[in-house]
Amino acid sequence: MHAFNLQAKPLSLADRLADLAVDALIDEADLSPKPALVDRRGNGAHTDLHLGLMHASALALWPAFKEMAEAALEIGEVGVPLREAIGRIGREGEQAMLVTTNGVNTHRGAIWALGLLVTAAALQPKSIALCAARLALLDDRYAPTPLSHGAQVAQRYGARGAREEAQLGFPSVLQRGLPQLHKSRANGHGEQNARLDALLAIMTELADTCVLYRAGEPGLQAMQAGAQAVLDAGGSASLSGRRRLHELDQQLIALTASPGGAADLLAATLLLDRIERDGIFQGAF
Ligand SMILES: CC(C)(COP(=O)(O)OP(=O)(O)OC[C@H]1O[C@@H](n2cnc3c(N)ncnc32)[C@H](O[C@H]2O[C@H](COP(=O)(O)OP(=O)(O)OP(=O)(O)O)[C@@H](O)[C@H]2O)[C@@H]1O)[C@@H](O)C(=O)NCCC(=O)NCCS
Ligand SMILES: Nc1ncnc2[nH]cnc12
Repeated sequence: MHAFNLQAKPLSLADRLADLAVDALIDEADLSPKPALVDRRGNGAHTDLHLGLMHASALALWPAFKEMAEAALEIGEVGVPLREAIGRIGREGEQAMLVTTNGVNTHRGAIWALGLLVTAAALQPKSIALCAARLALLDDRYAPTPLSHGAQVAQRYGARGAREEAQLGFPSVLQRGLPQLHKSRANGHGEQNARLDALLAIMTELADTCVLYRAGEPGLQAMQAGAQAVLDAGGSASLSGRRRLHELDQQLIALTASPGGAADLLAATLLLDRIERDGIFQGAF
């Protein structure tokens, strides 16, 4: 007689980290009302993106995040071999994203930020951002050097972009997003408002190359000052903050200034928050 083992196989660390990264991307996409970004209300400043596409793109990235965590566990140390392994996996992830979205760039910056953080979490759970920065500082011989939007904006305005944010250890996440998330939660603002406030805190200082590319320095100035005005008015949980948030949404949509980089860094904030709250590394924090 055959006995069937119906017990589910326990999830590996790499499985769990990939789950958390995809959850963070889906939570970011669903969060509403985000200024000029895709959310449950609509497409914000975008003509080629919608919520279903953001969800499909997030799910398509699960294998890449899992492979990055596995590469970290297998290689076991920060160095060029790991940097080049995750570079290759990241580029394959980008291809999977483009196939799923029919060529639309939904999560390029998120693959970079969350990919580095997932890799670092598998390797050094007690110092994730620092480890991610060390990886980002290494050169990948195989990385193509296209004249990306980020590179064009760097030439024109000398702006820090996604690469530098990672190389500095994600200051927008550690010094803006996470502290604001904790503060708004502690003030009893409710989870969705706390996440919106975290996004706004990131927007107050970020040199978002998506905004700079689409709307130049006036767009970036409108994003940063508008986000600060919402927080100064009491944040998204207050009536006057909500009014300011609505104004910011309208203003950024009129400028087609979508803060896609800030959205990625909110997802990075939510990932680190989830890693901490899920106790995935039990006692590592
Ligand atoms: C190192 C890379 C991140 C490449 O960086 P680079 O700046 O050269 O390239 P970009 O193509 O411009 O992509 C950077 C994306 O990063 C997000 N971002 C922007 N500013 C910041 C910032 N200050 N800090 C952090 N992150 C930032 C942003 O991504 C989001 O926006 C995208 C949507 O933008 P949108 O303008 O709507 O769409 P486009 O189609 O591009 O333009 P339009 O025609 O519509 O106007 C969306 O992707 C969001 O995620 C920037 O787009 C890295 O990508 C790289 O080197 N990859 C190679 C593989 C690799 O090594 N991977 C490592 C694995 S861990
Ligand atoms: N919600 C969102 N809307 C537009 N671009 C994004 N890039 C990452 N998340 C995004």
